[in-house]
Amino acid sequence: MKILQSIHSISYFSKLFQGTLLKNTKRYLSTRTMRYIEQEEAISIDQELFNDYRFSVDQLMELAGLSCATAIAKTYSMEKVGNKSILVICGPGNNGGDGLVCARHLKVFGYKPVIYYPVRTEKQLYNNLTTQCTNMAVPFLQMLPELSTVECTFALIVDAVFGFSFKPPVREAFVASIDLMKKATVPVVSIDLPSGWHVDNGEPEERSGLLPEMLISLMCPKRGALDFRGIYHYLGGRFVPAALEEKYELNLPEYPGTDCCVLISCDCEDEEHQKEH
Ligand SMILES: NC(=O)C1=CN([C@@H]2O[C@H](COP(=O)(O)OP(=O)(O)OC[C@H]3O[C@@H](n4cnc5c(N)ncnc54)[C@H](O)[C@@H]3O)[C@@H](O)[C@H]2O)[C@H](O)CC1
Ligand SMILES: [K+]
Repeated sequence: MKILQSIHSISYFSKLFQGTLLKNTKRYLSTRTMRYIEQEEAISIDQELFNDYRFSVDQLMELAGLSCATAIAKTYSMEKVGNKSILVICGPGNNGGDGLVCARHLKVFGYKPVIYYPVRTEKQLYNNLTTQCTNMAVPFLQMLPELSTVECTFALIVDAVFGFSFKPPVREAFVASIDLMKKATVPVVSIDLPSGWHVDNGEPEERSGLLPEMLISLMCPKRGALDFRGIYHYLGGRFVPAALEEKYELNLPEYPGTDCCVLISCDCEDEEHQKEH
């Protein structure tokens, strides 16, 4: 009983101290205590960026998607990926939009992205992004590939299904995509949050959630990301104005030089990866 209680308090304190506590082999590469924000705060920062700062969605999405492609390229070199393709699964909202932008940049970097985008939202922004991908020879799959095809064709899956506006439970149209990512043995890279996780409470209770190897938090990590148990946790979306960072007490880590992403924790022995990024 006592052991159980101490396990509970360790986990309680590890959540309390967030990024500052050293857990297992995980190395927190930033000395600042970053804040993991709640869904409501994420939505409210987003609104300030659009309404007060007059950013357009296209602008922020471009920066977000570029930072995702960059973090992926830093972690999974062309050498590691070899001749295989990268499957990008896109959802109906802006998280899906980030996936489309990320796929386009991966193509520019020399990778072979392939997109599965089952539910398309009729908006000029998404139409433009899909046209750009089509014209840049990034193929769209009509059907979700079988697990066996995924295992032999793809080196990675990019999870761009849901981000900070997700409300459980997952609706029918996306169940198969999320199941595929759960079952696949190829690494999954989640954009902003693992899809299907509660934005504030993280991995579903029954621990049947998606377990990505890499997570790229955008703007700042969301509370649910405290449950992330994969290897690489990056921060991207370097567009938060200093005044907003201060107002929401985000305590973002320093980005190296002009980089658009930063590795905030790494649960690996790969000293070189940690030093380089
Ligand atoms: N300021 C920023 O950090 C920016 C982040 N970006 C990315 O945008 C997403 C948030 O985008 P949003 O469109 O608000 O929401 P989502 O993509 O998470 O999803 C909305 C979409 O999903 C549908 N939906 C919600 N719950 C369910 C469910 N249970 N089942 C099925 N479908 C569901 C909903 O109806 C909508 O259609 C953020 O995470 C970042 O990735 C921007 O790119 C730039 C600014
Ligand atoms: K996601």
